[in-house]
Order: sequence, then structure tokens, then C-alpha cells
Amino acid sequence: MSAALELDGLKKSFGKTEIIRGVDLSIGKGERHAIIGPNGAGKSTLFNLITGRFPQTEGAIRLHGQDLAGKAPFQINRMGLSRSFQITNIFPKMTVFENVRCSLLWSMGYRYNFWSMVGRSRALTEGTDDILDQINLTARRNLPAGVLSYAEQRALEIGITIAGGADVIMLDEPTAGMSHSETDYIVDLIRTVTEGKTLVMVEHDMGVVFGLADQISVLVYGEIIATGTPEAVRANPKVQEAYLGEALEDH
Ligand SMILES: Nc1ncnc2c1ncn2[C@@H]1O[C@H](COP(=O)(O)OP(=O)(O)OP(=O)(O)O)[C@@H](O)[C@H]1O
Repeated sequence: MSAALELDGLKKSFGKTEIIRGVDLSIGKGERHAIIGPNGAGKSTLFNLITGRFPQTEGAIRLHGQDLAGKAPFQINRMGLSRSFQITNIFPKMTVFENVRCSLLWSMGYRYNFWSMVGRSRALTEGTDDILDQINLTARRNLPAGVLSYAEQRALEIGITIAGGADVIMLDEPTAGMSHSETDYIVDLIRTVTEGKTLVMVEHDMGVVFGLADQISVLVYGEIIATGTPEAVRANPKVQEAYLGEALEDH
């Protein structure tokens, strides 16, 4: 499996404090990879480095072999990496359809700017409806997004994240604040919409992590102490000691 994303000796300091302390990681194309670790380990910082929100202090990040140094988040997005936000990022007064179309328009405007307006608008509508179908929101198509339930809003946000056609999808705690049934619903949805794509997610819920991830990396105090399959990570004594012990017993 060739790498979709590679981190090489990655470091990040805020002032004098080194938060990411030398991370090497290779995430294969088509892999679903979860980054877990205790509070304050640096997961969000790592996420923000990969998506270009923070510049790294040292080391390299490569997306499909291309160095991301100095690239702005929108440029990284156009190179095929799309992220969701922990805080719901939808326009509440726009309809569900308009929210997805807005995201799709941006990417199509960029990729297919030679299309006629008519062709473009038809393709846009079809593409938007296809995404609504994938995220199970066809029945809610014409409602203002603000009236959706919390889980539906998160589903919509996942739709917005995938709308640009990125092949690397990054999700930050996609099931945060959800009930068990909402979590099951979103996990199924994530599995479906990321089929054939590379998924990188930061997630606290071990049920979600073990249900979705092919590979898990455990970040502790700014370093990855283990990467492997869920079974290997679960059985790793270093991981048990540093972090998972109790969190794992139920799964
Ligand atoms: N912009 C910043 N400036 C200074 N320090 C920061 C900044 N962002 C994060 N930190 C510090 O970096 C450390 C790691 O934070 P981060 O949010 O990346 O951890 P996390 O693993 O995502 O934690 P959680 O699981 O609680 O979300 C924390 O000590 C935090 O205070």
C-alpha cells in the first residue's frame, strides 16, 4: 500500500514548549487510521499541523508524496485533503441542499471551470443529491440546516467534508457529544462515505475507534508510542500502561 500521508520527524513548539516531539507516521492509501491518546497529548495540534492551520517547527508532512511545507489550508484542501471541524460548521439558515451544493460548487468551480453554466448547474444538482443520498439526508433536503438534529448536522458536515471529492478525509472527534444510537448511526455513515478513501480521525470513543480503524496510532505526550492494528495496539503493554488500561476493558 503506498502512503497517502507521511509525517517525518514532525515537531511543533508553542513558545518554548514542545508539544509534538518528533512524530514519524505513514498512513497508507485507503487506510482508516485513528489517532488516540490522553487529554493534552497533542492530537488536535497534530491534526492542525497536517491540515495546514499551524506551521510545523521541524520535520515534514507529505500528501501523496508532495511536501506540504508553507501550504495554506485551502491549498492543502485542493491537493485532496479535506477536514471536518469539531464545532459544527454549517450555515443554519441555508437548506441542507444549499449547504452541500455550496461546498461542491467551490470544488467544481475549480476543477471544471470549462463547463457551460447549464451543464455545470445540472452536474452540481446531481452531485449534491448524490451526496445527500450517501449521508441519508435526502428527506431533509429542503429544510434549513439549523432545524436538523445534532447527529443529522454532524452527518451534513461529513457530507460537506466529502463534497469536494478529496481522497484523504480528516475527522476530528466525529461522534463527540452523541448518544449510543447516534454514534452507531454516524459510524455506519463514516464507513460508507469513506469507502476507498483514506480516513484519519482523532477520536476519544474507543468503541468508535475499534469499530472503524484499520490502524491505530497512540500519541502520548507528543510522541507516538505505538502504531498497529486494533488488536496489536490493544495487546501492547506500553499502550496499556500509558493510556488504555481501563478505556479498553469494555471493548
Ligand atoms: N495554540 C496553542 N498555544 C499554546 N499551547 C497550545 C496551543 N494549542 C495547544 N496547546 C497546548 O498543547 C498541548 C496539547 O494540546 P492538544 O489540544 O493538541 O491536545 P489533545 O491531545 O488534542 O487534547 P484533548 O484530547 O484534550 O483534545 C496542551 O498542553 C495545550 O495546552
